[in-house]
Amino acid sequence: MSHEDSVPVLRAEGLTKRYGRRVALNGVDLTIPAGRVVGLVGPNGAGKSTLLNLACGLLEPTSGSLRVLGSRPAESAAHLARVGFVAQDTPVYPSFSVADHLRLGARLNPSWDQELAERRIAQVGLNPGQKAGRLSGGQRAQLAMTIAAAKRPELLIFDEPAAALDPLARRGFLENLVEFVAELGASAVLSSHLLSDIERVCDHLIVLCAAQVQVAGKVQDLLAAHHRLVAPRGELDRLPAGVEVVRMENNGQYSRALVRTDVPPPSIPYRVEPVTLEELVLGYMSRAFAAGEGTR
Ligand SMILES: Nc1ncnc2c1ncn2[C@@H]1O[C@H](COP(=O)(O)OP(=O)(O)OP(=O)(O)O)[C@@H](O)[C@H]1O
Repeated sequence: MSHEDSVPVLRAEGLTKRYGRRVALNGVDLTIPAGRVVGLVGPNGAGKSTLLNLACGLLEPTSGSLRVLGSRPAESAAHLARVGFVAQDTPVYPSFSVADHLRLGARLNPSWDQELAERRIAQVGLNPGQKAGRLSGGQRAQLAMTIAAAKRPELLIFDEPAAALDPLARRGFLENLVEFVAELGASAVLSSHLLSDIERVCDHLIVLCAAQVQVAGKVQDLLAAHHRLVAPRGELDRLPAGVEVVRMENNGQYSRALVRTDVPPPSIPYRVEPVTLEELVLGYMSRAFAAGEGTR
């Protein structure tokens, strides 16, 4: 069975989460197929942590449904063991040593892989005797990732895993992450503000903004379906059916549009250029902000 036919790692239908009067997620419909490394991007306050915390069972939805690996999140101890989570601040026990963390992991997780944990601790140069409270932010992130992965989960969830790391450490961390996911045969979802990181390691993208998913899909398919059109000002005001304008900018004598066409746009008599992932993400974010302004 291919990953495409397997149970989705996450399926949300009409998923809504409110904190009092604040709506963090508003009727989100989303399916994440198995076998992907998924980048979850969006501005501050978009609802990313809320979505990831719901997926781990740390929060309950206000309404709608959410299935993770086919079950309700954290439905049972067995289900918890299938999901590894690294929270935003990569929490560790400061007075426990690195080795204590591994011992604790082994006690708490039936499928714990001590060989993998020790190999990785050595690989990233962590001293097993070091107290976790004395580790740098980057070392803490590596320890938290090791613990999550040594559970041998089917799904790894990371909330801004590399935020505290310098660019070199971040690169190493993300490379490790991808190797790990491949070694475990797992799926991964990671949120990040750093599009270059997402671009480097993710093959699936979700743009969350204004409490809703703006666009989601395989990175390769999204890049193939989006184009930049450039034409004399006003010429892009009426485009053929099937061409969806995500964002339009009028600049002097020219108009530029970020468009989505699920078929190639051969009949468009304008300059058609490929787009970068950054342009695509910013295009959808700007559209969501403009829509929010319009309803205010
Ligand atoms: N415990 C809480 N109580 C009240 N409001 C909350 C709580 N947690 C989050 N929110 C609000 O819900 C919205 C979504 O927050 P969330 O932390 O999910 O966003 P995010 O995309 O992860 O943001 P960031 O990129 O800044 O981490 C925000 O408006 C936030 O203020």
